[in-house]
Amino acid sequence: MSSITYATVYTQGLGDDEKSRAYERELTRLREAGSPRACGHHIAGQEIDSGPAFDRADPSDASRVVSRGRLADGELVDRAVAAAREALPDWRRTDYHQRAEILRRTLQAIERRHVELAALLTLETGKTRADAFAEVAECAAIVELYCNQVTAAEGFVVAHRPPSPTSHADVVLLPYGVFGVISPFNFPLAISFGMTAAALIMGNTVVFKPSPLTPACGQAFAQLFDGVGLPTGVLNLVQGGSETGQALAGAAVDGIAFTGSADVGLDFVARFGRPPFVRPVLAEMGGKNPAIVTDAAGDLDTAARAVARSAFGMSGQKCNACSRAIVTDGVYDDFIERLCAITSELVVADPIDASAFTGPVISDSSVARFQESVALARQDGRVLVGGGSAGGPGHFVELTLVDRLPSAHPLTRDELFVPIVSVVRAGDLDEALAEANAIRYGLSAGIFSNDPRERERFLDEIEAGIVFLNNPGGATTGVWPGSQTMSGWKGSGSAGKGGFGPWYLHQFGREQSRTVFDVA
Ligand SMILES: NC(=O)c1ccc[n+]([C@@H]2O[C@H](COP(=O)([O-])OP(=O)(O)OC[C@H]3O[C@@H](n4cnc5c(N)ncnc54)[C@H](O)[C@@H]3O)[C@@H](O)[C@H]2O)c1
Ligand SMILES: N[C@@H](CCC=O)C(=O)O
Repeated sequence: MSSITYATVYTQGLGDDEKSRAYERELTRLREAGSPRACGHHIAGQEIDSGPAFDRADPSDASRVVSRGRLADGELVDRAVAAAREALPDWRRTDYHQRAEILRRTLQAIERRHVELAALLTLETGKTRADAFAEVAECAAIVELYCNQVTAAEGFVVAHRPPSPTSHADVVLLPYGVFGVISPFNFPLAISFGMTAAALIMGNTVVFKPSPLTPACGQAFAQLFDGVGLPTGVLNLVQGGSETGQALAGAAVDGIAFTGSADVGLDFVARFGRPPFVRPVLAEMGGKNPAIVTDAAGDLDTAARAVARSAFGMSGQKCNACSRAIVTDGVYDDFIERLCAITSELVVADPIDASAFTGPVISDSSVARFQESVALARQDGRVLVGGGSAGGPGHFVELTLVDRLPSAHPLTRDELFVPIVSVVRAGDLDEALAEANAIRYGLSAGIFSNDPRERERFLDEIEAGIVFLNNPGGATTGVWPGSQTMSGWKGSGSAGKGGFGPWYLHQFGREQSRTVFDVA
């Protein structure tokens, strides 16, 4: 399979012509299928097609309906949770080696279906082929990582000092029970895989709900577990939107793994903290990620290219996309000039076109948010590049740079999730760091500086869970399982420990201290 990662996706591209052609054929086949893909629920091993239908259009051509999901109501969600509950006793007692072996079998399905999966990702999200193949490769990397982690930790059993010569003491991590897993639209395979694989390998059972913007990707993800030996009811799928998500959070689940926007995630945290007892919510949320460029940056071209790659890859729809460039006085004008030039060269197009650097945004509501933000930027600041529609029958918008906004302007504080970067001038590193940290979020951040003291200060003072120094592939992006972790601080994460990290799996288990005294 492709060795592309998010660190190489914008530096090397896909670099495989044969794979590219196969992808184009598959995407064309999916687009010309004639009827939308039917995306129902999967509960206790059965396909269920009940509930009102909802349509998902191709973001590259909004007139083309590509998938049709079914909305699960509270009753269906309860059925899925009951199925997961019934499957729990056997699954939680299954030896961790066997759980890992079962999960590892999905690798064959990922390999076999990788071209189809990449095309499906483009079909529903509009991401480019390079981004799509990288996401499929990430799924495999996640399975390997979590299986290796649980094996290396010997199933999370830690021997402790016995209190007496005739006793034994262990501390073990045991599954909580049934986890609701709720995914966002932007990485519908990899993020779903990350949360689900972690829950399952730790012995929990799962009810998974994909985004209503990606019902077919959600279905394809669940199908990767077909035939791998996962017992019936261990993984269940319900389709739907926020109401289905609310029903899942309101059902008899023991925990929630959520990735999405901060308001939704924080609401889950509040809800699961209420009596009679606290239940875990692992919420990975949004970002407003800064890249600081200082007078000591050196190669400004590299810094400008890295900011553009990070900001505009997937049209700004990555949680850790750079959406603020904070630039110190001495290099401001020079940096802006280069960033404008590089941004103007990037091609926004239907991903069937191999020259597309990025595709459409996900929906018409994203286009509306883009237009409102541009209007505000024109009113309160300056639009340097872009600001308009990028044409075509889909949700194509121009890659946009704005500056001269007043201090603490909402466009420099709120997550927009569209391709708009605000550039902010700072007098020095003190000011740059204060500006970088003046947000509710703390997901990722980058700096371009060749001054070791500046770099040390950045590492010491920046409030973010993922940091990069001089990252050419994407100032604040490029997280890959095994190389970085997805830890969000402040409003970007509920746990302070992120996906792929050495302490992530622990969160899907609760500790039990076991002391056994021998009978004389
Ligand atoms: N930190 C991370 O690792 C990470 C990764 C990817 C995306 N994100 C964040 O996700 C967001 C983009 O994804 P999105 O637009 O799909 O997010 P979203 O919050 O709108 O939706 C995420 C999921 O929650 C469901 N949902 C939405 N509102 C709900 C409600 N009121 N009650 C219950 N469920 C609800 C959706 O149907 C979807 O399945 C951005 O904020 C982005 O930064 C974070
Ligand atoms: N893993 C991705 C970001 C995921 C968030 O949406 C990257 O770093 O490129």
